[in-house]
Amino acid sequence: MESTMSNSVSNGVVAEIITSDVKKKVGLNPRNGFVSMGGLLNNLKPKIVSGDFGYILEDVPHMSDYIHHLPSSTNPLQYNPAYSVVKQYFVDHDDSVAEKIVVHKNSSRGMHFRRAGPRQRVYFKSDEVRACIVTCGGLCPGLNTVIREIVCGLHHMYDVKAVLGIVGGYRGFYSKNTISLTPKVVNDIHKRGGTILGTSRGGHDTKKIVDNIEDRGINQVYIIGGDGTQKGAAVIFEEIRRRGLKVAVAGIPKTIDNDIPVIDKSFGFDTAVEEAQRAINAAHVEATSIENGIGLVKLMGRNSGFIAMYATLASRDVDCCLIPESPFYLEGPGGLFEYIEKRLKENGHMVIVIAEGAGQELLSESLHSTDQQDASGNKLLQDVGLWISQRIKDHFSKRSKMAINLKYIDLMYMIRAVPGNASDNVYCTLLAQSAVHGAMAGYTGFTVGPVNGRHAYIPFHRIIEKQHKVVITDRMWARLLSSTNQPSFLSTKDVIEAGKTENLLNC
Ligand SMILES: Nc1ncnc2c1ncn2[C@@H]1O[C@H](COP(=O)(O)OP(=O)(O)OP(=O)(O)O)[C@@H](O)[C@H]1O
Ligand SMILES: O=P(O)(O)OC[C@H]1O[C@](O)(CO)[C@@H](O)[C@@H]1O
Ligand SMILES: [Mg+2]
Repeated sequence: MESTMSNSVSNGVVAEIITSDVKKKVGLNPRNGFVSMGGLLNNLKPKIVSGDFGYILEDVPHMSDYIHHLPSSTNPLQYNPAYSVVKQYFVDHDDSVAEKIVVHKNSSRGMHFRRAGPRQRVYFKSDEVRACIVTCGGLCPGLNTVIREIVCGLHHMYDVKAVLGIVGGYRGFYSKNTISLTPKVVNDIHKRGGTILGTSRGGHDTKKIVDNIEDRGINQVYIIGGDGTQKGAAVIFEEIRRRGLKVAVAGIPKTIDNDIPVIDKSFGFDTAVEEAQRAINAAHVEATSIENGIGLVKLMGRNSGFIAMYATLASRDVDCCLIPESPFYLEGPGGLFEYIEKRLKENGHMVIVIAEGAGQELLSESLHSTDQQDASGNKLLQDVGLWISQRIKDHFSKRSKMAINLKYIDLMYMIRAVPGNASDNVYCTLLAQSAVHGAMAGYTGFTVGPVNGRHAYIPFHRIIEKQHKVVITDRMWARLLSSTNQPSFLSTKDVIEAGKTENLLNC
């Protein structure tokens, strides 16, 4: 077994010798050591530090990696009356968060990320900071809370006064005026849904964005958005590093679908699940009030069915949950129609929850398949809710003698336009503060997020290399199946395939 060596570790500067074994383990191209992102090789060379018993730290970049003799100063937080009393307020330079916490007696210590939080030394003077915040991609409950807490965190913890809001997503950097964000301006915004800055898809022009960052004298960039946004943030960071600018780039992961890997869950997800309960309840009331009533609720979830799965588990009124990860079929033994008939005969009603990305392969078979994309290149999905409603109605009117009453509730946008709930608001505060502490401490090219309950700084490439999906051979999906009693719709071949995917995801 080859070993790894870290030559020096000081102030986040790591010179590393990484063997091909470790390169493979951390997802690098074994020949050149570069990160492989979506088939593209880029120049992001991960900072790997190894320790005893198979300990690996996948560190995040620091501005001092490419700007030499970068001055630092004592963290002003230690003079802040609110924080100065906290014992061990500063995070130890060596603190890290384990990626996997279920281990065996003889297993190696495995992969770790740098623990988030305030550091003893900062690399920006308060009056030198000119920060900006941008929100990109779809809406998500809690966006305004993150904006609020970045502004207030910078202001109250680090006495930073200059914070700009970039309007309308990435393209706003070069096509719109900025707005000035102060604690007063953002005071109430967490009570509102959406984002006060506006958002957009597409329009990511790296050169124009970084030119604009330079022209405006911005030196901290806070980027809130999903997987696409974090890919955009990674290339902005690379360009900034290429130009040698003293600019920290921090990503805050946002996705209502909970499809971002590594982190425990994304903000807004809990609120969305809670919001879905009201619609599932309405569907249940409708279904139980009429003979052979079927309540069908469509929820968001383009490639990942977490919202549908958790909303189903939370509600207990759902008889069938259909998600993108679990293929299903309509006709014949073991199919959806047979199950609906059985359920209606048993209970006289049923509730179906469907994620927007479920059954897309069935839709393309029966409808004219379109390959349309949104401005960011995401595939535009056909409306599976309308389609399946019609198929169920057709089936029961033509082929079965059972008269059904189907009510379709399309909840898509209802669950994401609301403000964050209490727990999401607290979560958003931690994310925002972690991002602020990281940027002030000179870290850059990172995303913040909880890993096994502890907030960590995660290199961009780990967030964007794959999507987090429901694993249908996992215990959570089994819990769902046993709660709804729906058929798994899986053949042995499907189970083997799902197992292979899971192994790939875990390796
Ligand atoms: N590979 C990429 N490189 C650079 N920019 C990208 C990339 N992918 C997406 N972006 C940019 O990121 C922004 C948001 O992307 P997208 O619309 O896919 O939403 P998202 O961040 O994935 O959020 P969500 O999917 O949760 O709505 C867009 O402005 C888009 O141009
Ligand atoms: O906002 P748009 O462009 O309609 O996109 C909707 C998509 O955004 C998401 O909410 C992700 O942010 C998906 O669940 C959904 O498919
Ligand atoms: Mg996305």
